[in-house]
Amino acid sequence: MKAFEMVDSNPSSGSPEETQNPNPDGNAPAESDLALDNLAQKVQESLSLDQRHKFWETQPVGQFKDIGNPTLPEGPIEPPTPLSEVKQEPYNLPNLYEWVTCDIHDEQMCDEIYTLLANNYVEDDENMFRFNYSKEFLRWALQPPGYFTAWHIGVRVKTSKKMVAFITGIPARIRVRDEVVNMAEINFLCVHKKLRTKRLAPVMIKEVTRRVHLENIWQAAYTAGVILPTPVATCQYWHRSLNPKKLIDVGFSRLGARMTMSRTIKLYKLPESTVTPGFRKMEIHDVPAVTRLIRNYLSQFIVAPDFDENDVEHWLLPRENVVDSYLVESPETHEVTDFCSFYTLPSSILGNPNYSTLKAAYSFYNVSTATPLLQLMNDALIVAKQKDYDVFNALDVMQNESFLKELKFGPGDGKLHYYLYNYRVRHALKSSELGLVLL
Ligand SMILES: CCCCCCCCCCCCCC(=O)SCCNC(=O)CCNC(=O)[C@H](O)C(C)(C)COP(=O)(O)OP(=O)(O)OC[C@H]1O[C@@H](n2cnc3c(N)ncnc32)[C@H](O)[C@@H]1OP(=O)(O)O
Repeated sequence: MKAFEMVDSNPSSGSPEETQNPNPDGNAPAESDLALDNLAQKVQESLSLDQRHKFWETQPVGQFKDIGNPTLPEGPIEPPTPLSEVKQEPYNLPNLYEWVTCDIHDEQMCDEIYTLLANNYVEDDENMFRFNYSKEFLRWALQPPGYFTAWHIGVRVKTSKKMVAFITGIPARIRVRDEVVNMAEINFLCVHKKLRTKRLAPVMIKEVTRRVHLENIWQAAYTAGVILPTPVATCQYWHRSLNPKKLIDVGFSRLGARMTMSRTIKLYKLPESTVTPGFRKMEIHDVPAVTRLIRNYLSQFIVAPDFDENDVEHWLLPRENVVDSYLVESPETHEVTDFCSFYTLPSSILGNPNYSTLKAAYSFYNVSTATPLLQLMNDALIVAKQKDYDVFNALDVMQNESFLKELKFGPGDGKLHYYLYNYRVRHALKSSELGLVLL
C-alpha cells in the first residue's frame, strides 16, 4: 500500500513551478509557513514516538525505546516456535463477524473485495482521493508464484454476509544485507469505515500472522503511511504531472506562483515518442536477460527482493492496465542493457462533478547500465503520457533521487514508512538503501 501523498508546495526545493497540494488561500506559501510545516511534522512524529501502542508493544518489532541501542543484534527478534505449537484455530472475532478465506479467482469474491477497498481503503489526508485498485491488479498482486489462498483473509457480517474487513499476505524472498529471508508481504489491510477504532485491525494482523506461521514463515515486510514501531526506512513520494490541467482542476496540484495554465502545460510537455534507440516493450523471451539485469542491480541495496525468473515473469512481464515494462535492447549487440517499469493504480476523485478517476502510474523497478537513468525515465514518462496517465509517481528509493528534480517531479507531502516484522535492523536505512517497492 501507499500513503496518499499530496505534494509539498516548496517552490525552492527544485520542484517545478507548478506546485502541488493546494493552499487554502491559493497563494504560494512563504518560507516561514514551510518551516512551520516542517516543525509541525517533526512534532507530530515525536508525539507518535511517545504514544503508547497497546498492540504493537506486544509484537516482535523494533520498539521505540530500543532505537539506537547498540547491544541489540541485527536479525530475527524471536526464534521460530515449533509448528505444533502454532495455534491451530483462528482468533476469535466479535460475535457478529466471521472469517472468510478469499479465493480471488472467484469472480463474485473478487467483486466483493474490490468494492470494500474501492469504498474504504487509503485516502489522502484531505479525503480528496482514494486508491482504486482494479480487480486485475488485485489478482496480480495476490497471486505471485507460491501464493497461499489461506493468506487472503476477509471478515464478513454473519447475518448479511457483507464483507467488512480484509488483509492479505503473499510470500516473498527478501534479502537484508547478506541474508535472504522467507517473508510474507502484508498489504490491503482495510476495515470498513463504519467499523473503525474498534480494535479489529490487531485481530486481523494476529490472524494473518498465525496463518503465515503455519507455513513456517516468521518474518514479514509491509509499508504504511502511519508511524508505527518502528520504521526501517521512511520514503517520500514524488509526482510528475503529465496532465497538469486535470491535476489542477481536481485539486491534486495547483498553479505555481507567477504561472499561467498555458505556461504550466508547456513546462510539462513531453516529446511525442521515446528517444532511446532499441527501447521496446518487454516480452516473455526477455525474462532471463531481465532477471540477470535486475538481480545484479538490486544486489547493491541493503533490503531488496531476491527475484528469480518466475518472480520476474510474474511481477514484470507487461499486463494491460496493471504493469508496464520496457527495456533497451542494444541495436548492435542485442544485449538487454536497461529496464524500466511502472504499475497502474488509479485513484477515485471524491466529490468532483467533472472527474471521477485519476490515472496514476507508479515507478516500479528501473535499471540502467548503458542508457543514462535520466533518459530512460524520461522515456518512461513519454510512454506513460502516450498511454494517457495523468501523473507519474515515484518514491525516493534506489537511485530515483538522481532523476526526480531534473525530470520535474515535485515532492509529495506524505511519507511512506517501511517495516519489517520480527527482524531488527541496527540503524534506520536511507531510502536510497532500499531496493524494494511494495504495491
Ligand atoms: C510473520 C508474519 C507477520 C505478519 C504480520 C506483519 C504485520 C502486518 C501489519 C499490517 C500491515 C498493513 C499494511 C497496509 O495494508 S497499510 C494500509 C492500511 N489501510 C488503510 O489505511 C485503509 C484505511 N484505514 C483502515 O482501513 C483502518 O484505519 C485500519 C485497518 C488501517 C486500522 O483500523 P482502525 O483504524 O479501525 O484501528 P483499530 O482500532 O482496528 O486498531 C488500532 C491499532 O491498529 C494499528 N494500526 C492502524 N493502522 C495500521 C496500519 N496501517 N498498519 C498496522 N497497524 C495499524 C494502530 O496503531 C493500533 O495499534 P496500537 O497503536 O494501539 O498498537
